[in-house]
Amino acid sequence: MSHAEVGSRLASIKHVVLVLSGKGGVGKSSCTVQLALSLVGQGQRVGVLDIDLCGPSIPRMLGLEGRQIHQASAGWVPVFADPSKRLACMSIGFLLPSKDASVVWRGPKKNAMIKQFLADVYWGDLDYLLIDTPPGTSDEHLAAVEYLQEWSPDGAVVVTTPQAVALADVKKEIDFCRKVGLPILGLVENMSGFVCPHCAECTNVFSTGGGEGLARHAGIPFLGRAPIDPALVMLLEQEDKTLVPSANGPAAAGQEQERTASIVETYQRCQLSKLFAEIARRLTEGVAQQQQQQQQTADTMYS
Ligand SMILES: Nc1ncnc2c1ncn2[C@@H]1O[C@H](COP(=O)(O)OP(=O)(O)OP(=O)(O)O)[C@@H](O)[C@H]1O
Ligand code: SF4
Repeated sequence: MSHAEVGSRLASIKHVVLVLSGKGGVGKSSCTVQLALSLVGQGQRVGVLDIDLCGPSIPRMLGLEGRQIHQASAGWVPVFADPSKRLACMSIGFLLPSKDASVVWRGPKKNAMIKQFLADVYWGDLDYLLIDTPPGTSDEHLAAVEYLQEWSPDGAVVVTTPQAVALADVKKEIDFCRKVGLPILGLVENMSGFVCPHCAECTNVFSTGGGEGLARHAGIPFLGRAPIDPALVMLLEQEDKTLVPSANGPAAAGQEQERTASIVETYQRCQLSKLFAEIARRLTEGVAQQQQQQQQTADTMYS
């Protein structure tokens, strides 16, 4: 399997964006899912590739746990998260015998799996492929960057929480991107305060603004901040993604709960979707701007 095979497989994908975080648990996977749902809500066709091989959480977050991938003549067919088939997903979670099975692999086996994901998945036409990575800078990051090299991914979105301990690690992530020549499309500050569902007062549990300050200091775009929202946790945890989560907890027995047709619509009923719609808009604008600049540079070189 060559780099050229990865390139030809990805030829029908307009943009590839990696989602990174310095620390675990800062909300990188949930930001990937929210970006994907927001982009689909804005009319884009999106794929999510989960390369967090030891801790795949995307299938659960998208309500796809227990689903199987099928082998077609064109390659592995991804699993679709919505009836309109605008949101496709591929994860090692679909290949494991059970949701509790662990992946105990060394680097070479992880590299081979990532290569296979990039070369063998038949995504069809996509506007965006979002790649959810493990925290830190590990074999998975290096493998993805290496195999995507010739195809040239658009860049990375870095997710952090506002407190100093997470920011220290995100600086390493920024340094990694610079070392491997991966453009940084922007930074998202997640868990930036907690908005009380009763009185709408915002408490800055982990302080706030640290991510924005770091982005300014590092000269990278700040895409926005999102507070802690219990409704998001409910949506990501509940099995049936068509039930509208209530900030006040699950409906009492006998009480009807509101339902939508798809996870994309359910997410749009969450408060956080308004902030992520803006974050997704800033990301797409940044990608378009970068593409324009690259085109201008190429035009100047060949004129
Ligand atoms: N803005 C938010 N509001 C409420 N809960 C959130 C928010 N962001 C993330 N969470 C919750 O925090 C937990 C960790 O999030 P997530 O799994 O996305 O982190 P992660 O950075 O991908 O972790 P890891 O890479 O270590 O698996 C999840 O239960 C998720 O639902
Ligand atoms: S701000 Fe705190 S005390 Fe006031 S209603 Fe909200 S949770 Fe309760």
